[in-house]
Amino acid sequence: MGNKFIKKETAVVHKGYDSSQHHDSLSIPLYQTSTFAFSSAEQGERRFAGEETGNIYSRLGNPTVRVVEERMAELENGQSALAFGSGMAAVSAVLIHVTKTGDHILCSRGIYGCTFGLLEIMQEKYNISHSFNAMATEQDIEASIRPETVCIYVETPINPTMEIVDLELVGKIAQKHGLKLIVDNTFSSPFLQNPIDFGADYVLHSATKYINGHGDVIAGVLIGKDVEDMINLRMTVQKDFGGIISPFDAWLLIRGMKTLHVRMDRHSENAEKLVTFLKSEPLVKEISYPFDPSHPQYEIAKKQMKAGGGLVSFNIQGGKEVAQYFMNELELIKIAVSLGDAETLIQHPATMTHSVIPELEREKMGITHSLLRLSVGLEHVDDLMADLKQAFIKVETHFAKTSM
Ligand code: MET
Repeated sequence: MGNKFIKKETAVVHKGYDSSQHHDSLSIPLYQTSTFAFSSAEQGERRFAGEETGNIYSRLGNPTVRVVEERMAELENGQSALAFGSGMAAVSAVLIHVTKTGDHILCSRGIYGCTFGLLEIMQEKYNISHSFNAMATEQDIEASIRPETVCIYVETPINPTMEIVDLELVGKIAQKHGLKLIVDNTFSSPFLQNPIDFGADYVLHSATKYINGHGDVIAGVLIGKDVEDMINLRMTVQKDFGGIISPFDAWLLIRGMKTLHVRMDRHSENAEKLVTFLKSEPLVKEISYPFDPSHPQYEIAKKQMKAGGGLVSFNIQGGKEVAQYFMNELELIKIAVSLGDAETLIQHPATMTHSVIPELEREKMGITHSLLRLSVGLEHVDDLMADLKQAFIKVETHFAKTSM
């Protein structure tokens, strides 16, 4: 059956690797090398000239890295993928690739803090502007498209509010206006959502999160649907800006990815149970989880996602002081930015992941000081509930004394 697989669960374990070509090693070898020795000067010349395929130098490609790229392209229904040294390296590479001075980028109303920072740099240094749109209706989106708009950039679910962008709607509009659609699919992983199926031209991931899943790698992946375009990207922006992944980190990603589908099932299952628990908590105001019927875009989420994933956001009664007190009282759940790990993590976006965004902008995105983001891990859900419960009780007791 070679390397043709019907199911992605099989491809993520086997694709792009033939053990008979590697001394029968079951585990994919780590090519921890910066460069590759040519058999002759002429061979080196031919490889640089593109007349012969083969390895040259790890910034231009590496066999261990290539396995990650092949597997990610398959999982996202793309044609080609490039691995990077961080999610932000993938974001910056694709935005630099599709824009030039004077262009405009139309973004979803909420985006990750460092993506916001990158857009500010692009504006200041290269006169590449951006604006935000709630992406709710066709008229509203079309009203924000300018003559100089070249691409639509969205996250869905949006970090950290868990708002959903209707990919079918945005995909249709992008196509109608000849705009590239770029989707940050980090929160869903390719096992829950495939934006290329809805018309996206590029999908990217902070592979630091679910793709790796073990909290020990910083990495990014960009998937495209046009092979020639991706070769061009590899040989220009990726090669010359140089934001590549290390072979060792790629090797760790391969190891993590093998269980991605299994982990996503458990993350989603645990998150759904925690949402039910959080609803019964008097200190919790609003909960945002895509697969909960109370979510404003529940129907859209059901249309484009296979499950709700592991991220849950909620507002706690009171502001920053209560939110921080609550986090400090957690015993099992770690206070940390990042997500998608085996460990359950909590963070306060207004002062952490999204703190670089000016307060007014942040509030327009729905990121208030009472908002907490929970990345539900793989522990037994009863232990997670018990930890949250005891922290809520401590908040109640403490603030009852100081009349909350
Ligand atoms: C440097 S803040 C960190 C990162 C990560 N992208 C998150 O949303 O948690």
